[in-house]
Amino acid sequence: MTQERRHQADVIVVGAGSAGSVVARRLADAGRNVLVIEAGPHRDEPAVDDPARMHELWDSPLDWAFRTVPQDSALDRRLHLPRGRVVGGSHALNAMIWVRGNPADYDHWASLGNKGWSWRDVQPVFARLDGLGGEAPGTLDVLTGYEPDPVHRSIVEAARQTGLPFNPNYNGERQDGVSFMQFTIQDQQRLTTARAYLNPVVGRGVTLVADANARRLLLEGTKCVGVEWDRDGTVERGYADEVIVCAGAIGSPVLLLRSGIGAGAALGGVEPVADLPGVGRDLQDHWLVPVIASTDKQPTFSPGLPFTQSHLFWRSRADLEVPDLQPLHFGVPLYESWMEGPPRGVSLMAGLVRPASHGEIRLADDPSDAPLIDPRVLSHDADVEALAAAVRLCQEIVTAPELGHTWGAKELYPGPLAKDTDGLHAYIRRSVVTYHHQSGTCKMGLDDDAVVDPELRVHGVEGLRIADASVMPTVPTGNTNAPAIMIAEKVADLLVQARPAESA
Ligand SMILES: Cc1cc2nc3c(=O)[nH]c(=O)nc-3n(C[C@H](O)[C@H](O)[C@H](O)COP(=O)(O)OP(=O)(O)OC[C@H]3O[C@@H](n4cnc5c(N)ncnc54)[C@H](O)[C@@H]3O)c2cc1C
Repeated sequence: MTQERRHQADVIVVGAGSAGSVVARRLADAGRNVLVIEAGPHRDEPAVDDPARMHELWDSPLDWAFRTVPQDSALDRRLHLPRGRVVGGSHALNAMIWVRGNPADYDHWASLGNKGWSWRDVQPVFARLDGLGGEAPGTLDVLTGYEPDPVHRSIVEAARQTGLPFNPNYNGERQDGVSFMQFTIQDQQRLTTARAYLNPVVGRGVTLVADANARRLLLEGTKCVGVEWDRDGTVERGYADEVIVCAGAIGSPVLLLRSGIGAGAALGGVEPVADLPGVGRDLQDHWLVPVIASTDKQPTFSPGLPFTQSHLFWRSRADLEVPDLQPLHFGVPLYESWMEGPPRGVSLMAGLVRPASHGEIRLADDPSDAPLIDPRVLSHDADVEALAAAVRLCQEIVTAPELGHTWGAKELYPGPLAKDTDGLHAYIRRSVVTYHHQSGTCKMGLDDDAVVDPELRVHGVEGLRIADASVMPTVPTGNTNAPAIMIAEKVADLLVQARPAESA
């Protein structure tokens, strides 16, 4: 038998991940009474804190561990899409790399009618939150200027030997070139927005309800009045003037669809409330293909740093205006399940960050089952071509003199599998994996597929906004954590401007 408990707040935030933690903090600072609903637990986890233990968290209880539907263009493989299910969200199990994106990304968003989202508009928001290049520190400490481990110094030197320029700051004027990464790490520990923003206000303006899985939004006609969730087998409800959904690029569209907001046909029998065909459509992601070399020396790693410390931005074709490739480099071999090799080595993950292939998320026949996630990876031949250029570039780097002389690097994969173009394309389809940057499933805009307007209000539904990676109209050129956090800062600004602090 279910009992019902009711909660009341000014604002309910669904999801205490990268974005939700920021929204909750900013609203609490403005004097609002905020209720945060998070499906995962709120507890200390040594594997979360330690930047070198990220891979242990995948397929753990802190991972939603989504799987795609079989991917036609990738040998029918079902790809693992890890997502954080814990206070901290995906920031609690990500690689902590801090990338603002390319100014052209945001100017493109603005050109689609999204007033207030050009680079000129968002650059000060980034500066406020990360403090990079400014005089005041940001709310999030971003680690720069650390001593990279020797294997990463060699990878960067090898990249330079292939002709790539060294870029000391890819978050500065230009992204292009090979760089040491900037990280959200503080005192050798992962720094999530939950830690930096949310934890200090829990119990002081914010009520955090953890282990609470939001089942649906509560709607009266087309007005959102609250949220219903499960906790320990009990159904609870919260009511508020406004609900901000920050459940991420998979969780947010799924919650809307389960609440009857979406295209009628996608609702799997759920009573329709608002006909918004874009919910779950336009799923975008970035993609990686491994280039692995064995080494004859064991790389050593400093405590408090991850195994990846360097990456590069480059172009698959000289005529591109913006980089479309972002390989990232690990000082360990990351073998796929069908590969074998020695335990010592390096992986250069050839990365595509401006994909042409887009997919979608739908409800299963039973809407409470895991959603059907179809990114349609490599469905566009242009993505295979671009990844082929990225693999060739990474092969040049692992065979450059520095890695050979200093580490005895010998290419293992793709190695002979990519001796010609057909072989390389087959290798890409066999080994492509996510770069973890799902976005675009509740996109911001004014067209028929847009789900939220430029103030992140859901079209046609009152009292409901979305603020997370799902609203990105196009996936940025680079990792998506910083952009998701910037989006959260922007929505908080909008909400606070609309109703200034009661205490002011
Ligand atoms: C393995 C991995 C590595 C990555 N590496 C990097 C990196 O190094 N740098 C980078 O910039 N980006 C990286 N990313 C991407 C980045 O972490 C995400 O883009 C970012 O965290 C998205 O933030 P978000 O707020 O949209 O979603 P999330 O941070 O995922 O937050 C969503 C929250 O909502 C909760 N939730 C979902 N559904 C419900 C529900 N029904 N009820 C209650 N709560 C719910 C989730 O549990 C979660 O806590 C990585 C991601 C992963 C998974």
